[in-house]
Amino acid sequence: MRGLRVAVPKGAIFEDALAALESAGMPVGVLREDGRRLLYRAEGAEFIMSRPSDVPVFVEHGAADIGIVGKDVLDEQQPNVMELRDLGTGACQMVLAAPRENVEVVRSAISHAEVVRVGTKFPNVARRYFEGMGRQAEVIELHGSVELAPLVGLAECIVDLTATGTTLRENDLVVMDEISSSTARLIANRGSYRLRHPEVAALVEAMQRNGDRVG
Ligand SMILES: Nc1ncnc2c1ncn2[C@@H]1O[C@H](COP(=O)(O)OP(=O)(O)OP(=O)(O)O)[C@@H](O)[C@H]1O
Ligand SMILES: O=P(O)(O)OC[C@H]1O[C@H](OP(=O)(O)OP(=O)(O)O)[C@H](O)[C@@H]1O
Repeated sequence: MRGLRVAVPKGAIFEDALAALESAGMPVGVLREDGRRLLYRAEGAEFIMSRPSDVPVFVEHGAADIGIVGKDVLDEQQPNVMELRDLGTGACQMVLAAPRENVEVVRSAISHAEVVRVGTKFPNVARRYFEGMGRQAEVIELHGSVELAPLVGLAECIVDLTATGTTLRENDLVVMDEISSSTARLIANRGSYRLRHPEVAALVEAMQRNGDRVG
């Protein structure tokens, strides 16, 4: 039987994901090599390098047994996977934000139940947030640089992630509301969790024992 196949997110949480896997004794060294390989086979494990938002897709379909992904992505996609562990890393907040000079206009539009345009990479989260307030939004889906939307008249506000606050600040946007918090999570395919339980459980236990990080 092949080793567990792990979906590793490229990008912001890549290094923390490697540290968590390494803390559980997984041979992730090969992933630190430069290059364009996307599938690595190591002793007792396989790794796929995935776009962060595709990690739940690989895991839900069983193309990967486990994966690491931000809670924000799980909130958006609500995939049918097991969430095994909060790794505590990759902390960020999902917020409603708007240009400093438009905050009151946007607030007033929302309170008067006017339809506001919201730019976001998280259309389901944004829709649920507005519905939760009994309000409607026209959700405009983007795939990056979401902060641009209200600066160029594509939307009045955004629903996006913030961590240090630098991107909001440098684009003169301010937080109007905090929607949720996110950290990286270890997820598993439901079938793999059952059929390969000893391996998956040992991995989770090792992460727990070693505090998700090496050193
Ligand atoms: N500035 C940040 N600081 C800390 N964690 C972040 C930050 N931005 C995003 N994250 C976390 O890291 C995850 C991956 O973010 P990243 O920016 O690497 O993905 P992405 O390139 O937007 O992904 P995709 O292209 O698949 O949508 C996010 O889902 C979130 O959980
Ligand atoms: O508060 P900060 O520390 O500035 O981080 C927040 C930024 O990080 C993420 O963007 P990312 O780097 O993924 O770029 P993107 O615009 O392509 O999504 C997020 O979408 C914000 O734009």
